[in-house]
Amino acid sequence: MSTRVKDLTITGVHLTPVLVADPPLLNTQGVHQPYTPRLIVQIETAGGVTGVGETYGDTKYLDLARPLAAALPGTSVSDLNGLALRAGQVAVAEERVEDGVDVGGLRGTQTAGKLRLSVLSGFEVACLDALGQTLGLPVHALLGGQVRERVEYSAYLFYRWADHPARACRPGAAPEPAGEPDEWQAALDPAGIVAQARRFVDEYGFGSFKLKGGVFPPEEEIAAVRALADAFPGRPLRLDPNGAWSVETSLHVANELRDVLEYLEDPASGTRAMARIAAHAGVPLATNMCVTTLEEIPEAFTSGAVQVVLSDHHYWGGLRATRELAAICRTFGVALSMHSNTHLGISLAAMTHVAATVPDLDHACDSHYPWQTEDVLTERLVFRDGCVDVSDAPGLGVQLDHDRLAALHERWLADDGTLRDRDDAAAMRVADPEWVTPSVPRW
Ligand SMILES: O=C([O-])[C@@H](O)[C@@H](O)[C@H](O)[C@@H](O)C(=O)[O-]
Ligand SMILES: [Mg+2]
Repeated sequence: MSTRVKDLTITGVHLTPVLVADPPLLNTQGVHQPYTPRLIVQIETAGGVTGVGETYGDTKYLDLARPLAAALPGTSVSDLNGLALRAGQVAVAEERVEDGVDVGGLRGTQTAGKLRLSVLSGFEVACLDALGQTLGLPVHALLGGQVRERVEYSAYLFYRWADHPARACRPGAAPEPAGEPDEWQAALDPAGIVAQARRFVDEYGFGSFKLKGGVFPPEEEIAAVRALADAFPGRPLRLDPNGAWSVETSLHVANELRDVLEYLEDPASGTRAMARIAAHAGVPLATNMCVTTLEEIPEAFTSGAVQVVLSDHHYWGGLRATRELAAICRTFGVALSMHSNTHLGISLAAMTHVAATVPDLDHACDSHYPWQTEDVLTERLVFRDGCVDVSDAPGLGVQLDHDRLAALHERWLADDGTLRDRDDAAAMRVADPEWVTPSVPRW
């Protein structure tokens, strides 16, 4: 290999925001929009390779990604520590850091640090992909090597409508069907959830189930989990209302479902409430809401608020940071699993590489990927027996489909701004004009 081919110097960074079809999945804040924003990052090197990464694509992330992209030419894709320092220096406008729950990610209060880490994650993955392609090594090898050949995922069940509510494209115009139709039915009761789970098993082979809760009164969601337990005896089950319940309600649900739950995920909002629940629940508590940064760890771990942390490289600043999180969890005897938000195949590949390197990833990971009918890859990643095989191809082992990427970018360009920032409450108002984001505890 000539020196030039091995040249790791970054010569260009391309940011492509896209809008990706998303089904009408319900959560406690509202419903998914017909299209959701993602950002595709491409990093080119002087050696002629292009690495790809993916992260959140809302405006607040784009605002940070652009200056970071501009700062990288001339640096090396191997300088990941320098990349993190540069990302940490990007200015965040004050209005971007509201003192509220991050609607797009349900990850607790939004901070400048969280925004920067999410942007960093997409760039770090792109650098690792480029580095791996240059060296002829898979990303898992750059992280120290795989300890498993496949990574297990769980079926991520959602209450959902069959279709997005029709929208009026212009004021006064007749409402038109919104979004891309998919082949899933509505699921709004225990029978619908069991049917959805059965299809996930038949098509993907998943062995465990997570139900996104906080949508209906707790008794209905208890009934849905009971129905899953009856239909799939002995399979691990999880319920996640995204912090919608009070301590009392959470303890009631834990009491009702203790015998069938693998863990209860973010039953209530805030570390203190979680600690009060954990003390009496008799079932492990998991979180992707009260432990999402290093600063949140000491209180949560020392108060026993969580027994399982749901890692997410988009939250923690990339794949290497995910491994650091794993080491901290190991130190405190806290288990690790993996959270997911709406994402495409680049992120699923990244999740699979890092998950392959963490020895004590004790639970099947979450992934929204089966809900995404669109992707920017030439070949979709495949679940077999609920698992994704760990790729040994150089880098992430994925190929961008440039035509698909251009088409999804065109959709983003054509949008008037309505859908460029994920807003589940606004999407819900299309069906229910009176809807406001419920305050917590909701029940
Ligand atoms: O996509 C959703 O509606 C989820 O509720 C997502 O936003 C959460 O971040 C996530 O899946 C979770 O586990 O909390
Ligand atoms: Mg969650």
